[in-house]
Amino acid sequence: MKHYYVTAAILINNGEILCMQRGPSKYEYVAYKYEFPGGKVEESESLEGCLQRELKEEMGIVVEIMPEQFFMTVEHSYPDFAITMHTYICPVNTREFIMHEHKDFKWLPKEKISVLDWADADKPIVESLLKSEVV
Ligand SMILES: Nc1nc2c([nH]c(=O)n2[C@H]2C[C@H](O)[C@@H](COP(=O)(O)OP(=O)(O)OP(=O)(O)O)O2)c(=O)[nH]1
Repeated sequence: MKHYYVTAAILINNGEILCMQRGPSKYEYVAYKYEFPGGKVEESESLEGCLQRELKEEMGIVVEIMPEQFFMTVEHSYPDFAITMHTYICPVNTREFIMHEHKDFKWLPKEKISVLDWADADKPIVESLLKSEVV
């Protein structure tokens, strides 16, 4: 089975978390699910470098991601592939971005994010955020 390494950012502004909705996919189990922006790590790039590149490509935002912002890693197997996803907490001082790849987005306080239809890999992250003091 294919295994991908993925990074994702938990963007926080004014106490609310950015939840992004994926578009259509050949894998129905991730299509239209909510996720955190990010993507697959390419060869010879750091995790933080990957996330900076993905945020720029997907949303047109330029942010610096530091190793200290690491939040948690999730391992998840979908029917056709598996991922190791590293997440980072990323406070931002604006809500402006361009939605290049996603279908929709919502800024929500952590108490409300669990009502969304999250990709399965994201469910442990959503749970940890609820218990965490970072937001
Ligand atoms: N970015 C991101 N991907 C996630 C999350 N949860 C989750 O299951 N995934 C899965 C969906 C995708 O199969 C994979 C990430 O790949 P992607 O399609 O976002 O990455 P990419 O931008 O590099 O895409 P591509 O070049 O393969 O088209 O991880 C999440 O919260 N954020």
